[in-house]
Amino acid sequence: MQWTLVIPLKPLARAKSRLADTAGDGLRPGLALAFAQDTVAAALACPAVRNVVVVTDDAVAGRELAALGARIVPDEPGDGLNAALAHAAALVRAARPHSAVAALNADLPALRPPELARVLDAAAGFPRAFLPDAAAIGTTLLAAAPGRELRPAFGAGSRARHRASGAAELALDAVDSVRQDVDTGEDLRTALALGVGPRTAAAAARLLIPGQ
Ligand SMILES: Nc1nc2c(ncn2[C@@H]2O[C@H](COP(=O)(O)OP(=O)(O)OP(=O)(O)O)[C@@H](O)[C@H]2O)c(=O)[nH]1
Ligand SMILES: C=C(OP(=O)(O)O)C(=O)O
Repeated sequence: MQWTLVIPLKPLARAKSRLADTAGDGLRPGLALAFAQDTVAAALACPAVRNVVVVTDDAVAGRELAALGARIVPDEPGDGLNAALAHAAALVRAARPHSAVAALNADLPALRPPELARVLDAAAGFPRAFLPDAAAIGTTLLAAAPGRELRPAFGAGSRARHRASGAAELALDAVDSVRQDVDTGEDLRTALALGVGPRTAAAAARLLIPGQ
């Protein structure tokens, strides 16, 4: 099965606010963009991925991510993350009704294409499925097989909501790169230890993180 991935991205100036201690206002937008670039590039390199749709109103990010091969759609209806994901999934299905669709966070700078392929292949066995984040509190990927609505419930504590919604929780070994979202400085250190993509490596080098 081949998937369309929907990747949401806030305007860069507001993104990654929990990294304020690690990256000041001058560096944080570039870091958020680097995470998204490495996430999108790895997703597009995954054989289980047909195409990537980025939902963003950020003009700079839209241009850079389109250059990597993503389709950019505006953040509509302007009612937050889950409404934007549901709207983008509906656009995908309007164009291709039998698409398998998955939402993926934009902050997975260590993402490895073979690990993403294993997650998507496992998700294909269920009507809806999700992968908990590394902290086991949130979600990094929510998948809907052809003919199933995505019904996203991302945000703080989304693992419990996705589980309660009936989505299957994927319990897979060795998919750390798909689970390692970066919200805090500690998350960034963990991602750097896993091995991040080239744009994040360059952006992180400007932060002078101890131990790098
Ligand atoms: N298009 C769109 N994406 C969003 C929106 N809110 C959050 N996101 C994206 O959804 C994912 C998870 O978002 P959050 O953890 O809430 O935000 P963040 O910018 O990653 O981090 P914080 O500012 O520290 O909360 C990230 O990829 C965000 O860029 C929204 O309203 N619209
Ligand atoms: C949006 C989510 O991520 P975060 O941990 O970045 O809030 C989530 O886990 O659903």
